[in-house]
Amino acid sequence: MEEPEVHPDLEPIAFLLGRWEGAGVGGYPTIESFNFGQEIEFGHNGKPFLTYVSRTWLLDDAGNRVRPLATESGYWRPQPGRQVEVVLAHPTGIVEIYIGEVVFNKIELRTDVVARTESAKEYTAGHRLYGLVNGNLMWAYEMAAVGHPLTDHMSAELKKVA
Ligand code: HEM
Repeated sequence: MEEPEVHPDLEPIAFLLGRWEGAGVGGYPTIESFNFGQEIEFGHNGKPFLTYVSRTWLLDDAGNRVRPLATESGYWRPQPGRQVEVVLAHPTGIVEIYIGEVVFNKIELRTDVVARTESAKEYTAGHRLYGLVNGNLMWAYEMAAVGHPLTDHMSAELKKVA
């Protein structure tokens, strides 16, 4: 099968397409802060959504991968008026629906719906910022969880992998 063309509706978020790799810092009031490595892949199949997978690893002081941390996957669905809907699933028993806005190379997302399995940790809301800065993908994430209001949990800077 031929490589499909990028659907025109994807234009506002097409800058995300491809594989990204880099590192970031995580923390929360309830945990020690840590360094992590991350790979994100945004793909498409010609339809008007992006596929999304993120994988992360704990990094030691030398920058070596110690063990897997969070992974998440889902779909990014651009809507008219530079709006975007994002659905994400987590292996921790959480699913989230984000609604957001694309402003040039910046995307701001807020959770509209969060659902948890009975065994999942108490998590109630997320706020994410993604931006293209000097060709790198920067993102930052605040979450409301385990009794805390929206508070920084992660930020990272990723480079495009050729
Ligand atoms: C780059 C992405 C992320 C990384 C590397 C990461 C990593 C971590 C680590 C290492 C911990 C502490 C140990 C643990 O409880 O497993 C933690 C706690 C937690 N994370 Fe994340 N996380 C990420 C994204 C998320 C997302 C997207 C959510 C929600 C959907 C989330 C929700 C939580 C919760 C609820 C806790 C428990 C806090 C507590 O009980 O004190 N994390 N995360």
